[in-house]
Amino acid sequence: MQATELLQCLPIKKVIGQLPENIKDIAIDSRGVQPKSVFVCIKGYTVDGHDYAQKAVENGAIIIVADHELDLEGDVAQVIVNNTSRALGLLAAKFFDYPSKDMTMFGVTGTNGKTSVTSIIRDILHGLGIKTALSGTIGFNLNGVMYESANTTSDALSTQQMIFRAAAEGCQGMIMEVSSHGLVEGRLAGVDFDVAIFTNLTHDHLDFHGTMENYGNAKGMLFSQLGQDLEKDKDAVLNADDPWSERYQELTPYPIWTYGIKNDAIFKGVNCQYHNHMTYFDMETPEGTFPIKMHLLGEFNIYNVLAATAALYARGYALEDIIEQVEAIESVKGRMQGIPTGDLPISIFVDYAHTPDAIEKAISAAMPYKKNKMIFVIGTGGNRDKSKRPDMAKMASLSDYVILTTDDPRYEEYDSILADLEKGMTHDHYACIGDRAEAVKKAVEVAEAGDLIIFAGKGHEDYQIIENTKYPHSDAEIALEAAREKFQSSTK
Ligand SMILES: CC(=O)N[C@H]1[C@@H](OP(=O)(O)OP(=O)(O)OC[C@H]2O[C@@H](n3ccc(=O)[nH]c3=O)[C@H](O)[C@@H]2O)O[C@H](CO)[C@@H](O)[C@@H]1O[C@H](C)C(=O)N[C@@H](C)C(=O)N[C@H](CCC(=O)O)C(=O)O
Ligand SMILES: Nc1ncnc2c1ncn2[C@@H]1O[C@H](COP(=O)(O)OP(=O)(O)OP(=O)(O)O)[C@@H](O)[C@H]1O
Repeated sequence: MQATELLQCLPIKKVIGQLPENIKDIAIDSRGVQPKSVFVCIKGYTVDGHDYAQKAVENGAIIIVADHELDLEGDVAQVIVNNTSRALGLLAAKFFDYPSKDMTMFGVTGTNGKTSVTSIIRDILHGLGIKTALSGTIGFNLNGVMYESANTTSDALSTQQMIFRAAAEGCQGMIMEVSSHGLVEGRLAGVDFDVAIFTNLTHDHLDFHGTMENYGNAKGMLFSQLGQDLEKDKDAVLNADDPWSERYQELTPYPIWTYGIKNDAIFKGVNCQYHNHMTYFDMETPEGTFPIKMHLLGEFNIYNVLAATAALYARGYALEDIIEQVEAIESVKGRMQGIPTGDLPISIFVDYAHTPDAIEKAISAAMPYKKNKMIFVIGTGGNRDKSKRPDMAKMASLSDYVILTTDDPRYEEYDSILADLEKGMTHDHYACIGDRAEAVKKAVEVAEAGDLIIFAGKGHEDYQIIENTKYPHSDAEIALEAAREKFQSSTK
C-alpha cells in the first residue's frame, strides 16, 4: 500500500525523514516486524513500545509512528502524532480497508454474560447456515477453527486483522465480546458495529476504572460508537432489568430492543422453571408468546437467550428459527457446564463466575439440582481488582461449604488473596487452600453421596498462571480422578 495514502487518515504533527513509497504491513510488536512495515509505538503500563522502535527498525520497519521524536539509526521515517493508540486504530482500519463495513457486526458488552451471549448468537447463526466469526475470551472462532487470543477484546491491529480474515473467508457476520478495557483503550476504533448488546453492569475491574461510574461510562462507549447515520440499519439491545440501560439508551438514536424478566420489556421471560437439568420459560415477543425448553441452565441464561433472540430478531431472523436453534444448544463451554460423572454419586459443574454477581447467579442456577450439600470452590486472580474479593466470598457463602482458593495468583502470595476473600465469609463452613489443585481435591474429600460441587472461576481455561507462567490445570480432570479414587475404591 502507498505510504502517503495510508497516512492520510492520521492527524500528523510532524514527519521526520523521507517517507518511503510503499509499505507492506503494520506492526506493534518489535519482535514480529516484517520488512517494509509501519511500526506503531504503543505505551503500555509496564513497558513502552517507543523503547523498542530501534529494534523494530533493525527488523525491517521503515516508518515509525511515535508520540515524540526518537533518536533512531537506519533508513526510517518518523511520523509524530498526539496519541499512538488512536493512530493505531485508524491505520489498522484503513490498511485492511475497513473490513467491518460489509459484514453484520454484533458487539456484546457487560460485566457478565458476554461470552455466553456471543456464543449463543454464533450457535444460532451456525445452525441456520450463516457463516459467522466470533472473537472473545475463549478465542477467535473462524468457521469452526479456534485460534487463541490473549484478550477478551484484542488490540486494534489484531481486531482489524481478525475481521479482515473473517470477511476473506466468506463470513457474513462477526460477533465480538467488547470489554470496557478494549473500549477505553480504543481497541475497537474503526469497527462499524451494527448491533450493540448490553448484558449487565456489576462490580468488577475497579482496579482499572476506579469507580463504577467510570466503568459504566466505558461500557456506554459501545452505544455512542454506533454513530448517528440513520440511513444505516443499526440496533441497540438493552437489559430492561439493569438500571444502566436507561443511560445507554440516551447514547444512541437507533432502535432500542429491550429484554428482561422483571421489568416491562419487548422480549420478556415469564413462568421460568428449572428441573431435570433443563430450563423452561415462556418468551413474550412482539409476535406472541413462545414456550421454550432449553439445556442452558439458570436464570442468567434466560437473560442471555433473550438478549441473543432480541438481537437476531432485530436483524430480521424469524423467531421460530431462532427458538429451534436455542433449544438445540447443549451448553456454553465452561459456563454452568455439567461434567459427566458416570456412576459417581456426586454432581460436578464447571463455571466461569469470578464476580460477586456471577457467583450469586451460578449458585442460584444450581440450586434446583441440589439434593444434599452444595460445595462451592472459588478463587480470585492475583494482582487484579482486590476490592471485589470479600463480596465474592460473601456470595459464595450462599452455598453450604466453601473452599477459598486462587485463580491465576500471578505474583501475589496465596495468603494475601485468601485473607481478602475470607473477610467476606458469612459462615464457618469453609477451608482456605491456596494451591488450586489441592483445593479441588479438598472439595471431593468433603463431598458425600448426593452432593453437588461447583468449581468456579476457571470455566473453559485449562491453565493456572503462577508468576508469569501458565501451568496446565483442569478442575474437572482433577476432581474426577479424586472422586473415582474416593467413591469407587470405597465400593470395592
Ligand atoms: C497486564 C496488563 O494490564 N497489560 C497492559 C499494559 O501492557 P504492558 O505494559 O505489558 O505493555 P505491552 O502492551 O505488553 O507493551 C507495550 C508495547 O510494546 C510492545 N513491545 C513490547 C515488548 C517488546 O519486546 N517489543 C515491543 O514492541 C508491545 O507489543 C506493545 O505494543 O498496557 C497496555 C496498554 O497500552 C494494555 O493493553 C495491556 O493490557 C493487556 C493487553 C491486558 O491483558 N489487559 C487486561 C487487563 C485486559 O485488557 N482485560 C480485558 C478485560 C477482560 C474481561 O472483561 O474480563 C480484555 O479485553 O481482555
Ligand atoms: N447474564 C448473566 N448475568 C449474570 N451472570 C452471568 C450471566 N451470564 C453468565 N453469567 C455468569 O458469569 C460467568 C461468566 O459468564 P461469561 O463468560 O458469559 O461472561 P463474560 O462477560 O464473558 O465474562 P468475562 O468478561 O470475565 O470473560 C458465568 O460462568 C456465569 O456464572
